[in-house]
Amino acid sequence: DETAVKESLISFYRKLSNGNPGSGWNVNSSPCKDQWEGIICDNKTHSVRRIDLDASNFAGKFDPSILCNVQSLSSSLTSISLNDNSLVGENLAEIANCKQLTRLQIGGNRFSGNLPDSFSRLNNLKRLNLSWNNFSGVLPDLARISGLQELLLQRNQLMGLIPGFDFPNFRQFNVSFNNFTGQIPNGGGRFPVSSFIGNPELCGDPLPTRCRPLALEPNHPNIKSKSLSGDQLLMYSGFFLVGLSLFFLVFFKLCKRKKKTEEKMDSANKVASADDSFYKQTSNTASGEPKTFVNKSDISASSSLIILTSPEVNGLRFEDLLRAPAELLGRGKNGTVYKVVCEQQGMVLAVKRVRDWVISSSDFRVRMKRLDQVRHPNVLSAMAFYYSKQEKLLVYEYQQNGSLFRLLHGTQKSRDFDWSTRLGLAATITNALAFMHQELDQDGIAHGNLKSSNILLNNNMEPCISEYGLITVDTEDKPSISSSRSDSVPINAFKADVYGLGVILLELLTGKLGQNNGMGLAQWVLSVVREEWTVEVFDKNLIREGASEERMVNLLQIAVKCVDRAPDTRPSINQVALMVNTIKEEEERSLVLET
Ligand SMILES: Nc1ncnc2c1ncn2[C@@H]1O[C@H](COP(=O)(O)OP(=O)(O)OP(=O)(O)O)[C@@H](O)[C@H]1O
Repeated sequence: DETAVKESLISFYRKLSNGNPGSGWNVNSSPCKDQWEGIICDNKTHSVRRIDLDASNFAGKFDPSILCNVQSLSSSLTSISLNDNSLVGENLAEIANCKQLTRLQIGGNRFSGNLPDSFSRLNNLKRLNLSWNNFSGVLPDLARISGLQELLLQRNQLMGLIPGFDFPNFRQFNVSFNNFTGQIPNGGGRFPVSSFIGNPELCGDPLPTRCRPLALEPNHPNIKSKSLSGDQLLMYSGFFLVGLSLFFLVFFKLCKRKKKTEEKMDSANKVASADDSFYKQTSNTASGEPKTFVNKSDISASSSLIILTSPEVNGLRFEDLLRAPAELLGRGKNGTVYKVVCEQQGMVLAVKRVRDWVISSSDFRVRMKRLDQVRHPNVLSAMAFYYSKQEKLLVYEYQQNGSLFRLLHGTQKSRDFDWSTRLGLAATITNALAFMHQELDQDGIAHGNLKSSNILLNNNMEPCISEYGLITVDTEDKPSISSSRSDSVPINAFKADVYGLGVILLELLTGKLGQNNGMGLAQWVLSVVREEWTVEVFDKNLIREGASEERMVNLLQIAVKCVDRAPDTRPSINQVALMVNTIKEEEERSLVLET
């Protein structure tokens, strides 16, 4: 039934494209042997495995019934990917007949309405991306799909409770900017706040909004009408009292902090240079308005574009953010970072103000949307973005444990920063970077400025790569900001990240500072290694600790390859990941043997 397969693929394509035939898609050729564009087949059986038609400018309809009701096609099809088109849906419920699907990706389209219950019958599904659409209503019971590893639902209008997913199984999870309500189920706390933000009625770990004890919410759907037992009443009143005292404690702390922040605000403003017209303090006006950091005219400028699907993030409006007291955290060559405390919403944010970024609003939007779609637990995603001609702001969750740079070179060096922690950190950063490179390779979006001050430590002291994709690299030693078009991105951008990673590895091994794009450190290490005094390069603390010299030398060799002057000679990030992970496994094996 190759004819049936061909016919259904062709009519599927016509529906997507509003009647245009796909290039090379015709009944006289074969989808597998003639390699129809967007079709990927099994090499041995010559059956269609994947349909990959992301960003193909489709503005028609996605009608899965055309594919899934043809048995010879649905029995082999494992992946449908139609991200970033302008599609609407038809007969979506029929998707359940494509039982072999492990991947369904239809993010960044114009789908709307309820998600059919039949989605929950896709038992083999591993990755589901429905983000950046207009889906509404409650979720089908997706928690029954036991193998699900990735669920991206952000930027829709979905509502109701989040089902009790098997979170430990998940690699990626994002439900931000919907209308979900109630408590985040157990285990959700392993994902960052940015995975849940933008659902004003959602509460619990990792969000700063605590959930009220159920007993205090008479209309909560989870409350059965039966009356509470004496024990339960005692327990809930206990919760209530603890909650109340916590509230007062936090309230008093916030009041104190506000005072401090205002003091810091003054000094921060002194540091800000004259060109810092955005976050500036205007004096008390005659009308008695409070001190603010920003001129009203800056916000209401008609060219402003605030990219938030919902106008509120946990009750925080962008205007509030811009007016909140800001403390200067640091000024790098690409811009300035402020810590902003939004007390009312209980949120602490880091706002990056990127300097001199020449990028059109549509390129900016496309780039940010793409970056938002690619999530990794060890990469910090921006929670919101702001674009105007003069200003580009990115809002991140503030990471109170600081950066790897501070951990390595700060005044309060941690005594626990031993070899196995450093090796674990190296592996986590490398794996996260490898994931991002793989996912964003087609888009040409590399990190662009990888260094230890852009590796932040989250609440669990796990490293998170921050500021991914804010700049691109023109030449080896001259990073600069440019547009998001993949055709203007030099291939070197990815190799420049490998160089940046190499310098981070050297910093971890030597404990020394990687200044001046790490050139000084790289040259010093190379000269010492050339003289065959290799052991001299390692951090004295590592030697004292008795860390395995063999494994340190192995990691050093990887780092040296990464900082090779010729970009083409540097290994790919996947090769680096393989090598670093091998060293880490050896270390783990040796620890097991020791105990
Ligand atoms: N989300 C965040 N939470 C906490 N600290 C942050 C956050 N983002 C940045 N920082 C810190 O703010 C400081 C300034 O950051 P910034 O990125 O401007 O400087 P940089 O990394 O030295 O230079 P560059 O502009 O080249 O990236 C750094 O110490 C950085 O670690």
